[in-house]
Amino acid sequence: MPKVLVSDPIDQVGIDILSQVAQVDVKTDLSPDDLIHIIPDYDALMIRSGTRVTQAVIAAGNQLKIIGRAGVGVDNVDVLAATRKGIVVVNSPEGNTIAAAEHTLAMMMAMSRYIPAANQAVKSNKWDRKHFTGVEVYKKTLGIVGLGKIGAHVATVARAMGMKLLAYDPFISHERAEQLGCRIVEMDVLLQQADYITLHIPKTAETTHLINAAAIARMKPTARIINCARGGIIDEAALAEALKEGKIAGAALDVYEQEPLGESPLRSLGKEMVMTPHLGASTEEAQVNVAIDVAEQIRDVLLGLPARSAVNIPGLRPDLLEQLRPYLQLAETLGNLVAQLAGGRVESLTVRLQGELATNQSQPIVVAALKGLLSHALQERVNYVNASLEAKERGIRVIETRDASIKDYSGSLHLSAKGSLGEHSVTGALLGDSEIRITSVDEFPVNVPPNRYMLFTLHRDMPGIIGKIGSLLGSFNVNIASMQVGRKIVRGDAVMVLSIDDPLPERILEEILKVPGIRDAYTVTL
Ligand SMILES: NC(=O)C1=CN([C@@H]2O[C@H](COP(=O)(O)OP(=O)(O)OC[C@H]3O[C@@H](n4cnc5c(N)ncnc54)[C@H](O)[C@@H]3O)[C@@H](O)[C@H]2O)C=CC1
Ligand SMILES: O=C(O)CCC(=O)C(=O)O
Repeated sequence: MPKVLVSDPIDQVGIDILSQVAQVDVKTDLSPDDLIHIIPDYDALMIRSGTRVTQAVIAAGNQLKIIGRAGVGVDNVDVLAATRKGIVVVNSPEGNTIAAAEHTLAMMMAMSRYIPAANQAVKSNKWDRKHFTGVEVYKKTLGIVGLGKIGAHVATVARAMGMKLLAYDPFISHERAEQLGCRIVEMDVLLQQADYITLHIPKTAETTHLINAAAIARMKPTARIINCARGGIIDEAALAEALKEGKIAGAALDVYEQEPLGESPLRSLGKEMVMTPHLGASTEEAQVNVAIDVAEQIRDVLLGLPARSAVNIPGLRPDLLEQLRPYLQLAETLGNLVAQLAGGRVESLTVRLQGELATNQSQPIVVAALKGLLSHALQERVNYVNASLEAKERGIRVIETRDASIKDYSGSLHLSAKGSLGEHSVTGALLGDSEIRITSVDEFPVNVPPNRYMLFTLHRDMPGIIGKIGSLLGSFNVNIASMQVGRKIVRGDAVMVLSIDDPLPERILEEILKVPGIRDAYTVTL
């Protein structure tokens, strides 16, 4: 019988499901060393946010087939290490949406009426009414950063409470925002106009310290901020300082840069600071939802069936998956690339299967392209199962075409996306069985393998321009791994594709665009 380790508190309903097919050991409060020591015995691991599944845990888990996260965020799992080792990682993308949204709304109200401090005062035998005069949320402006599942539910309820709604989410269509009664604005406008700001975004390199001293300085002195998403999106030191100096009126936090929260200047703040210990998902209902959702997937995978909400592999039939795997990887890479060329707010994606590929089942390839397209915005939350739904909810129109008459390579894939930076297209093919090649960019022929860091330019084909770009990158200490130019006619328009060894400094684009002959330039991270 397979063995499942449950290393965080999980609702009994999940344990019951797992017990149908496995021996289940519940061992919470394991130290990292204890976990590494016992993990070699287990086929599956079920966790919440308390257990850190590091590379070392994964390396030790020689029998591990699946890691189930009873919740949304998988930032406590080294997904890359698991993927490399062929371990499926599953989560519950929707099981705690309502719980987290309701916690956010509860935090907003508690902060507005000083409920935690007033409660504490009454319990300490004080009857102080003057000190706790609060503010109403009615007719106030709520700025929602991240209009995904939780942000959308917060919007729906806040609208019913008479709040005006602004949203910042570069990956959501204006149409979807309108349906929710939100006006999409730039982050700076949201910071300046909102009375309340609530964060519902993943923690990524881009969102880390999104709310820092500079952002806080843009906010109204009466503004209040809520973070029930992830610790580290707010710079806690800057927030504590701002609250102490009265630069903003309040904050409510459920998540922290370090959990459990250690020594922190936030602890000594007064009634304006409301804190909970990562309770967003802690409702009876959500815990039942996520336990069922994840336990069922672990059971299925242990029985050799696909998982419905895998974070790191497609939920397809294994034989089909094996056959399509290189093309899925191609589609995902091209989707990710074209999304970055087209800019954040993609309105439409056209997927064209060409040559021999046109005879294949197209749906998984389209899904893989969408997964790549959305991966920049949604990170590991987008998977092969939810990619189409996520695209639909974002108002992205998907057009699927085939052209068997195009005979380049042994089949190729052409993606074209329309976004905030206009319409852009890429083509790719497989060299041999699985080596990916980008074979055109904006219809200019090239032949380059994808690279983690890339730079694309559209320019006028003229003497000296390549040298100028090379020298410019050199002056920024940027090392070029390879460079290729694609053109249709001599001295006409052309594209340059550079593979770079390190991330490009942000201001380099401005400098590149100043080079005579350069029309456009894009940095891409794959
Ligand atoms: N406190 C708690 O216990 C819980 C916290 N969470 C956290 O809440 C957050 C939101 O979860 P969901 O709504 O389920 O996720 P979601 O994936 O449905 O929505 C996230 C949204 O953020 C947007 N986004 C991504 N990068 C952005 C950026 N740089 N700027 C603005 N918007 C950006 C995406 O387009 C997407 O619409 C996650 O961080 C999740 O881990 C979720 C459940 C419970
Ligand atoms: O398991 C928990 O209580 C945390 C939930 C959470 O943060 C998430 O689902 O992302």
